[in-house]
Amino acid sequence: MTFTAPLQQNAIKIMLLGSGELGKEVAIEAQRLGVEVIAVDKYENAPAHLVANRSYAIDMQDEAAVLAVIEKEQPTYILPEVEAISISALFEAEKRGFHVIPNAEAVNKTMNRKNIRVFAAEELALKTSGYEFVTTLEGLKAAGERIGFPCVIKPVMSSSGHGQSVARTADDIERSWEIAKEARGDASELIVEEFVPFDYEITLLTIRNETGTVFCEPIGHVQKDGDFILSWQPMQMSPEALKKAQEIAKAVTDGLGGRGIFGVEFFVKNEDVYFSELSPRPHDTGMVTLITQSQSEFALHVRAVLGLPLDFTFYGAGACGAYKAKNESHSPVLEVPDDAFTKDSYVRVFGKPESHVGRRMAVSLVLDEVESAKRRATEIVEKIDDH
Ligand SMILES: Nc1ncnc2c1ncn2[C@@H]1O[C@H](COP(=O)(O)OP(=O)(O)OP(=O)(O)O)[C@@H](O)[C@H]1O
Ligand SMILES: NCC(=O)N[C@@H]1O[C@H](COP(=O)([O-])[O-])[C@@H](O)[C@H]1O
Ligand SMILES: [Mg+2]
Repeated sequence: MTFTAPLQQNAIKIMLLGSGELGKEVAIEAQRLGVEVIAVDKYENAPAHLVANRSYAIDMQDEAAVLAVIEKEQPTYILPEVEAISISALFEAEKRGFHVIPNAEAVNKTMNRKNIRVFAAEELALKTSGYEFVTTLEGLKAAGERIGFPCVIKPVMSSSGHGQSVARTADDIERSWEIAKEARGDASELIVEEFVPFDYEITLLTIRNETGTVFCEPIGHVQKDGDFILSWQPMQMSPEALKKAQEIAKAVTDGLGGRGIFGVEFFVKNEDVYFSELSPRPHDTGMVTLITQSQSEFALHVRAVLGLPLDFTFYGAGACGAYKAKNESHSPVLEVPDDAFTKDSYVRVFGKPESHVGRRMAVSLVLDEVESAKRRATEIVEKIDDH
């Protein structure tokens, strides 16, 4: 392909809508190919802003504000990086001839749990947990009884576990309602899911463009309160279960279409593979690929977007631990022990300008056999502190 230089009149431009830690790595990979990067988020000095050619802080739920920045910058590709973006702005941008990654309808389907669940379970007939959608407390109580306990309750639009809870008995329902209400903003609908007592869960990174579809090694992970704390690669799974997951990931991503990487999430119980949800962009659990692959999930996303070949090498097993802030600060300081930096381990600091309790601020990365990589990644995170 033909490459250009940033800031020139003919530059290839990527606009990130969302500029967190995942966008930061995408921006770095785009810069490595001479692609100009415009990073947008709702606050200033977001991680990807720090490595972009230009940055904007706007209300990304505001259609007019999003369209204004798109028209001003005329990006070659628009890459959604978070769920909370005006979807009507993406549809309108596409109508005006801009290239949304993977495409506006795929973003629409995946940003809302109702759309993707109905698409996967009812249109594609994939195996998922049982589910219902509700809009009232009474509806939630009734759905809880029908689905059975425990059940998982989530706002239809949320990520990283925000607003999510498990109701163990009918007595928990009101608490779950309150938790969801706190986090859900304007989205007034909830999904009630059957609790799947899975043996393990995975993210299957699936990358597609005109050159074909490729899969990364499956990523195992542990989540706490709906947010990942540890991920590793490869997750040991039976060839049958892996094949099923790949087939489902192919069916869903083909159904969505477009170029880019998808983080397809599954629960595995015995040989049963349940489709859970997917991100039409790099996945937080996929940060482990920063150390395990010659081309990380971020590099592969950029390659897919540009229409380049998707080949890469898997270096070997590794793990990634999430460091979450323990304090609130307007100029956060992370204390990372020097011994985290070795020949096969290191830490990536996102540079978020503010911390609050539970906010992901950095990750540890270790290249080692799975069990020791998991242990070491956890130990590093446990030794980090902030103030
Ligand atoms: N039906 C379920 N049964 C069992 N566990 C579940 C169920 N739904 C969610 N979980 C647990 O909660 C985690 C987060 O759920 P989910 O992926 O739906 O939330 P999310 O907010 O979209 O997270 P993210 O944006 O980080 O992917 C899952 O990875 C899993 O560990
Ligand atoms: N599970 C989705 C996910 O991990 N998204 C990542 O977190 C950022 C928001 O972080 P913040 O809430 O700390 O601003 C997003 O911008 C994205 O990089
Ligand atoms: Mg998830």
